[in-house]
Formats: sequence, C-alpha cells, structure tokens
Amino acid sequence: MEESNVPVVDMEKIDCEKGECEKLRKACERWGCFRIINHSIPPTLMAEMKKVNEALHDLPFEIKKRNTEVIAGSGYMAPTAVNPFYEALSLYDFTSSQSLHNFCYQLHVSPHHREIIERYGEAIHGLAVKIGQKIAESLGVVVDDLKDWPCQFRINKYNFTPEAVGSGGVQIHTDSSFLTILQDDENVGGLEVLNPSALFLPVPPFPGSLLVNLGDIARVWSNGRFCNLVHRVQCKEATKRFSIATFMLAPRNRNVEAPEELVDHDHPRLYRPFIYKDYRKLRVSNKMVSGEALELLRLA
Ligand SMILES: O=C(O)CCC(=O)C(=O)O
Ligand SMILES: [Fe+2]
Repeated sequence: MEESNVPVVDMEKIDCEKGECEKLRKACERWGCFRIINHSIPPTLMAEMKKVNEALHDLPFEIKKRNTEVIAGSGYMAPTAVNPFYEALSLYDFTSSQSLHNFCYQLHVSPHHREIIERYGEAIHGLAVKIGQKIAESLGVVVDDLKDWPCQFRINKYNFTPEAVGSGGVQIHTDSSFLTILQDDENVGGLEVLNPSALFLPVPPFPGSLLVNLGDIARVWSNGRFCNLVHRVQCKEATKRFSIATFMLAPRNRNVEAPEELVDHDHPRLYRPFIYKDYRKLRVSNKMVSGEALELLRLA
C-alpha cells in the first residue's frame, strides 16, 4: 500500500516513551527517514544559519572554489550538467577545529558568521549523537564512540529559474553517511523520498522540524535491517531554495561493520568490514551515487 507521510518522531518523548522508540525503529526499517520535532535546536539559530548559507553562496565564484575537498565530495560543488541549478559549500568535519578554521579561512567567513556556524555545529552535533544513540538503542546496541565520528556539514543552494520548473535539482541518490540531519527550506519544497512502496513522495516543508535520513553506512551497520534512503530534489517553482545538511559519517579510525549483537545464524554478516574513506572513494570513482557500491562489498 502507498504510504503518504514521512513518520514524525518527538524528541521530547524519545527518552521516556517506549512507543516513540518503536516508531523510530520502524521508521529506520521501513523508510530510512523521519522528521523530528521538539529537537532542541533553537528556531533563531536555524534562521541565522540559513542567512549564513545565503551570504556564503553570494560570494564570487573565485572565492567559493577555494573551498577545497578533504575527502571526495567534501568541498565546493559547482553546478554541473547533471545538476545545473545546484551548488554546495562544505566543511569536512564539524568536530575538528582545524576543519572549521580551514573552511572559514578559505571563504573569508566573518567573525559573526563563524560564531553562528560554531553554535549551530555544536548544537547539531549534539543532536546527531543523541539520535545516533537512540537509533542504536532501538536495536539493543550501545555505540560508545559516536561523539568522535566525523560530521560533515554542507550548505546547499538551488538557483531555480523558470526553465528549471519540472526538472531535477539534485539527482536521485542516497547519502553515504550513517545518518544525515537536514534543515530543508522552510518555504520552498522539492525534496522527494522513496517511500516503502517504492514511489517518490514529495516531502513538503514543515517549519521548525528537521528531517533525519539514514545513509549507506546505516545499512551496513544494522546488517541490512535499516534502509538507506533514496531521495532527490525536484524544482517546483522558480525561486531560490536553501538547505543545510549535517552528515554523521562513520567511525573515525576503525572499520565500518555490524556489531556482534546484530550478527547471528539467522542474520549472517552481509558486508565485508571496510574503512569509510575507502568506501567513499569507491562510490565517487564509480559514480555509484545510490548505494550501488555496497554491492561490491557484499559477502552473502
Ligand atoms: O536539499 C535537500 O533538501 C536535500 C539535499 C540532499 O539530499 C543532500 O545534501 O544530500
Ligand atoms: Fe542527500
């Protein structure tokens, strides 16, 4: 049956209500995404971060292209033939002050904007850790080093013109991360997710909320129990659209693999353990943007 709404998880209930944890686990298994409400990121900070996104994208191209990548896909992405209306700036790792410094230095970020990025980074990183813990707990697993996992930050801009209406903003893809927290544009829709019936479902703006989606690493970590969300952005109207994505990537200095608790006779290990950066290289070099590269690492 066609499912018409992305599940909504209340972060204030998640610590004390069993039903809410159950909802979270089902959302991860069936959808690979959910919206969160009562999530503790102040609305003013979300609005300020959106302003910073707009201001940084107003910089001249010559400056934006100084935002170089640290690992594949972690720097400035200019419009391309595949995504002609899309561009993005990126900071490799929110948890590293060197990474933050490099981003601000490359883009001549003002002290005021830097302060907003730092506050947003701290708040959204704390939230990502909490959500990651809850997701793991929903399968009865404790992950004790989530705080150290690198957290990539990306600010997206869509320059939708009248000719763009009806065409793609960002191609169909999965995220390579464990989980992504997306602050989608509170006014301009366009995001579409593949629902459990394998149909693309528009996800309309829901001001004040955030969207969480699972990426390729969540599928591997959960030994195939969780979905990596297939999604895209379509142009619905001739206007600018801004979104802010935080990707909690994978363990920093150890293999990506399902924990022992999730592997047994009925659930044999599905993927060969690997280092995240190698996976990312494999994905980018083969242009496998929808998780197809996981098949290259399959054991069973
Ligand atoms: O702009 C959006 O709503 C989605 C962006 C996205 O999918 C991404 O940055 O990976
Ligand atoms: Fe995405």
